Amino acid sequence: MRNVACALTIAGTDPSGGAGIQADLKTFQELQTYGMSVITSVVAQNTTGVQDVHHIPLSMIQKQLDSVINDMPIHAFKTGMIANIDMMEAIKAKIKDLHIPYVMDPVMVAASGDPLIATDAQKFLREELLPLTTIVTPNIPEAENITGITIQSEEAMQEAAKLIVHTYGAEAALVKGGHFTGDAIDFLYDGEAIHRFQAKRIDTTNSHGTGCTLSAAITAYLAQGDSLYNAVKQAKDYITKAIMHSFDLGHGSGPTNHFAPRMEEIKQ
Ligand SMILES: Nc1ncnc2c1ncn2[C@@H]1O[C@H](COP(=O)(O)OP(=O)(O)OP(=O)(O)O)[C@@H](O)[C@H]1O
Ligand SMILES: Cc1ncc(CO)c(N)n1
Repeated sequence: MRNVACALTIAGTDPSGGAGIQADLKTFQELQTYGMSVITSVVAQNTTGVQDVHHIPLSMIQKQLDSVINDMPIHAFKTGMIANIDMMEAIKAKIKDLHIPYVMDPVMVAASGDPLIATDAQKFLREELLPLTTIVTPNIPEAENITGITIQSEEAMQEAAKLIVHTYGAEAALVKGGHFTGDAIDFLYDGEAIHRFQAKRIDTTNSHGTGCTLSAAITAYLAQGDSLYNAVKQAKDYITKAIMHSFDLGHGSGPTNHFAPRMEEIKQ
């Protein structure tokens, strides 16, 4: 029996603590999962946008991966920002034989609109990394980018989720409706059925790192041995509460609140 669930995130950083590696580790910790991280890029960013990016040398990304993989148990992992094809190739080589749940947040553009990965890397991500994933969690623009279809309805979200599974070989796709108006509706397609997750839209501009947090929560639940459906269901609940109780910090889109689910439990 596992004495602790262990999860790894491979992603970029956010010194303001709302997105990237920092959001992932906070989420793992909050969900009682032992968190580990491999940093791909150090990003100077905050709630207002991205100020600069420094890519970690390839050999150092490879060594970080070796350090973790050769020593630690990993029950599930996620990838976030992987800035270019060279990094993607190196990461692919290290993860392809892990045979544990792989959650991909196909990060392309920050919530502020700043690009986080090279344009030619999008093709590599689609064709080489997507087939390895247990679940990929695109927002609407990312789902449009991957599938080439325009998404303006719930039907189109479902069609995109199916295309991502059947055309690109992801095991499952969660197309997130955070960028729509109305309720926050996400669709999961697991190769067999479409599942709909609906939450009331919270009236807030504090959306910095919501995608990172949701995918990290899915990873934590999968590391704990939950089924894919249960992992997504609980992660949706987690992100909804974290947005509901988000912090008005910084001068732009504030961060979500990782203590919120626990605070609610305590109050009940
Ligand atoms: N205002 C909101 N109220 C409730 N839920 C929301 C809201 N905004 C986003 N969500 C939910 O948050 C999760 C993340 O979705 P979103 O589309 O914001 O991801 P993203 O764009 O990848 O995030 P990021 O800002 O990190 O790039 C989804 O479950 C989505 O439905
Ligand atoms: C490092 C990083 N990954 C992902 C996002 C998307 O929210 C971000 N802003 N920064």
